[in-house]
Amino acid sequence: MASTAPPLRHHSAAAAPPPPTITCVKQLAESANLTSIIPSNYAYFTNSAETKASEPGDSIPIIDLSLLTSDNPDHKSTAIRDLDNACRDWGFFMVVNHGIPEELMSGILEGARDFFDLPEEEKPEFQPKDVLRPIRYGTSFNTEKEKIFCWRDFLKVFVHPDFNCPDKPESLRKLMVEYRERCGDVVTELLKGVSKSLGLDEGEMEAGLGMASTLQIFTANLYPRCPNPDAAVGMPPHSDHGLFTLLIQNGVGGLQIQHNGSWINANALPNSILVNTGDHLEIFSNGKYKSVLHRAVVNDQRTRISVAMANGPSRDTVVCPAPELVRAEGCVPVYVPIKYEDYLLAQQSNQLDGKSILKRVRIDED
Ligand SMILES: O=C(O)CCC(=O)C(=O)O
Ligand SMILES: [Fe+2]
Repeated sequence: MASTAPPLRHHSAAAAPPPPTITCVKQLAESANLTSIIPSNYAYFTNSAETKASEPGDSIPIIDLSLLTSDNPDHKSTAIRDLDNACRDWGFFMVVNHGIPEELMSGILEGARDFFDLPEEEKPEFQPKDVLRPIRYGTSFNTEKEKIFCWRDFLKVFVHPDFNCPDKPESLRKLMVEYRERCGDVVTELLKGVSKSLGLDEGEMEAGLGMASTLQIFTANLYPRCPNPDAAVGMPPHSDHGLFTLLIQNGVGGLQIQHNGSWINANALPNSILVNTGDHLEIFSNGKYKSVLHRAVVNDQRTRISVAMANGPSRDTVVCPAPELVRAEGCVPVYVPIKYEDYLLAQQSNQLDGKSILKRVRIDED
């Protein structure tokens, strides 16, 4: 029998074999020879029970933005109280009556799909290394650091204070300009509400965190159908770096949040925006509003697309627990000051690992 094994080579000290080329998971998922035994470097869960989460019933908090912006003081104070509870007890809520047109949200999701459907040569260069590039197309989260990859491709674009956008698909630019602005408006209102609920002046966060130059990062996530969804993960448990992340999806669920130690399916109300609190809200509020741990699971039925708009302070703002808050509550700051850009770099250059980056700036209270 003829041997198909490659000839043995004499190993000199010089050349290690090149690492296997990393392709996007879309190509992997579409390849004809993919079976339900997915490559071992995508096997994240060892037990199918680990992907399970409970249904939340209707208990996920809902914030009605039209009440938060209302001229009626009773409506407004009810909405601020709801926001306070949602940030304190969940770190997660759905926003309704947010004023972002439904066609704009569906246009953005279609634009994201059109981007991923482009031939590879028309997409920006596949980019694992430079994690703060303003336009970055890649797979997993950080393949430079990970042993097990996520079943996810992504397009990450810095859209504010400087607006960037991939050249193709051409329809995306106009949609992204408008969507980033509308998301910014929602975040402005949420920050006013949170400033009040923390006992600060309404404009305190906006001014103190340099929101005129807020860093907004648009991330489109593609989670192709996966033949073994109980083994792969879309995104492992993590918290987001910014203040608030606004998330929309193409009608296919997959986001799970951790609440009181259990995983809960974050089923979205039609036309709502899912919002999670990020690490910089936790730092600024001195731990009163904890960033929420969340993850994305995958399925074998439908491709999922989500678009997450991360909204942070300006890049050069040094964020620390709000001094007035610390003073008013008679407590000590439990996070060291850190420049937002430095935090972002640390988070993006590592693998996603729960709240490990936040732990580095937390001062242990004992
Ligand atoms: O796709 C999702 O549901 C979650 C995405 C996410 O957590 C992120 O982009 O940070
Ligand atoms: Fe996230």
